[in-house]
Amino acid sequence: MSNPVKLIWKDKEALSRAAAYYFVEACAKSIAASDRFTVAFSGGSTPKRLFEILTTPEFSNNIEWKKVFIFWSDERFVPHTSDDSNYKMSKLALLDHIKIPKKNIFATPTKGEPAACAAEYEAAVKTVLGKTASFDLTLLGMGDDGHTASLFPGTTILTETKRLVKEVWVESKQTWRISFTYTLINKSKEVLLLVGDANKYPVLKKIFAKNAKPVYPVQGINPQKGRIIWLLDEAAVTGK
Ligand SMILES: O=C1O[C@H](COP(=O)(O)O)[C@@H](O)[C@H](O)[C@H]1O
Repeated sequence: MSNPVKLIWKDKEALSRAAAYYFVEACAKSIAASDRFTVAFSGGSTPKRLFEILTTPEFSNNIEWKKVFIFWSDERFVPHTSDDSNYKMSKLALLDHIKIPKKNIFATPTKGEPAACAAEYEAAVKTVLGKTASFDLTLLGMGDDGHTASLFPGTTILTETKRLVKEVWVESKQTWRISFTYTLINKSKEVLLLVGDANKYPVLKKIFAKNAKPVYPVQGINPQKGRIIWLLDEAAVTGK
């Protein structure tokens, strides 16, 4: 990882507010430059609070939602109505509360075969983003095993170089997932990694150590032309 920016916040609430300010800024910058904002959401517990904060007038009134185009950097292979669905979490926390055209929301398909759904989602990414396939902003989290998106340790997707989106069998969870690959994530103009909670400390300690060895999937996030910003809370960096 090349010189990432690391910002440490008191707790998850402060981290989430910082992410919301960052979201508004990135959105305004992209709309000024290209008249739209393409963003990939992540799942997990950390972004939920960010999504809730984005619905408040303080933030929502400063976002031109009709110019925002939303994808998901990973999804569990479950129906969109399942409590495990990253789409459902985002819908309940954010999408149901904002005025965004339905055509701007690109939920990951999860009906049928995982491989066909991944190919369909990759085609949607290419259609909306064009040749560059470069998101304006990619939001990511990190699991306590060092996974990010659904790039889990020991999975075949880690060595995928041609595809932008791929299905992946996650043995540790006994489930299929659909995930952006490194190739797609690392084309992003900005990557925001939101990591809160003490259970992330053992992995963070290792990856930010001097001469850290590349062991965890999250260490492969390295946007070629973009910037990576870690938003961390004190619990994640101290373990307390
Ligand atoms: O399974 C997942 O977990 C990671 C990390 O989530 P968190 O709850 O520890 O913040 C998340 O980034 C990913 O999108 C999700 O599918």
